Amino acid sequence: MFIDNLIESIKAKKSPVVVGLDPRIEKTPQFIKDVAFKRKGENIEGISEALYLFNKGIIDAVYDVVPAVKIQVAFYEVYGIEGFKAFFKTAEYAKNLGLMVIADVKRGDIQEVAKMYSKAYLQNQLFDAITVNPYMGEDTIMPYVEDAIKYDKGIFALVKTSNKGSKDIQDIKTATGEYVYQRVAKIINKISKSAVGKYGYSSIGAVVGATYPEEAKVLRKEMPNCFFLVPGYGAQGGTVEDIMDCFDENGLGAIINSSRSVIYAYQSPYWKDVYSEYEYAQAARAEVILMTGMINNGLVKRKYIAC
Ligand SMILES: O=C(O)c1cc(=O)[nH]c(=O)n1[C@@H]1O[C@H](COP(=O)(O)O)[C@@H](O)[C@H]1O
Repeated sequence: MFIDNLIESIKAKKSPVVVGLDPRIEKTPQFIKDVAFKRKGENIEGISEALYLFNKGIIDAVYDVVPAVKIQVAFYEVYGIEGFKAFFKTAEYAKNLGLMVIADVKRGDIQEVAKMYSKAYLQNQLFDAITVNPYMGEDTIMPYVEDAIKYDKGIFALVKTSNKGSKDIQDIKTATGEYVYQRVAKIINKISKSAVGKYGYSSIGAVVGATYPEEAKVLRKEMPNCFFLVPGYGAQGGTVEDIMDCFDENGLGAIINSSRSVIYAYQSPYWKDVYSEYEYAQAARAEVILMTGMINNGLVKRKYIAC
């Protein structure tokens, strides 16, 4: 079952960190671009190759210390077919090294269309889970739920997103006095009961932003079966303290994503004097280990069990 495998991988690696592979060509080290452009030309093919080589370096450096990677499709889709090749090759490379792969595709749409998105990602052996957007209603996410159960996969449904504007719609009060995100949480929590594994968590999880700790605290109680995918840590301002309420006292309940802060750690004020751009992958590893240590310390301080 997806969620049991994820939890076992978190325990084995002693880390709840997910590395976000959201590569930008303008931030890719020159030596990688040189290799890629020489191989494929200074064009879309060369750019896609550079993104893949960049990801490969990161994956090689972190695969033994994190349970999963999250690959945000927009960074590949922007380069068309060649970009998609880099997306799938990255997923394959990560999978072959034992990582769980979350395709961050945030799909929605009417059932007939959702079935096709679901087939594209959840029926593809390269992906263990996807992000979905439930804001079109319960019926629109059922195809993903059915496939998740049938093919042992996972979904993370947007509930309270990390961006500033998430309040515009998600924080509107409904006639019954609850916020819109709480209504969505209720729907996801209800559905999650159909896929609960041996640790009490479901393969139907929720996305809850690190930037909204108060909301996360409420949601942890309202969605007891839902594992949280927590983006917004690091570059968006989320801190260790902010994410603590996403966990339960067993140190489970959440995986924390960080994309820019990890993959571009070599450019950060903290690491830039330690690692050169040639060592970008070692910097990512150092950042992930630091992040894991800080989260585990935070859990211990709360008298929770560390991962
Ligand atoms: O679903 C997501 O992963 C997601 C939801 C959300 O509310 N906020 C959010 O930032 N994300 C994703 O998390 C990643 C955040 O990237 P960094 O800010 O660079 O760590 C991106 O891939 C976003 O698409």
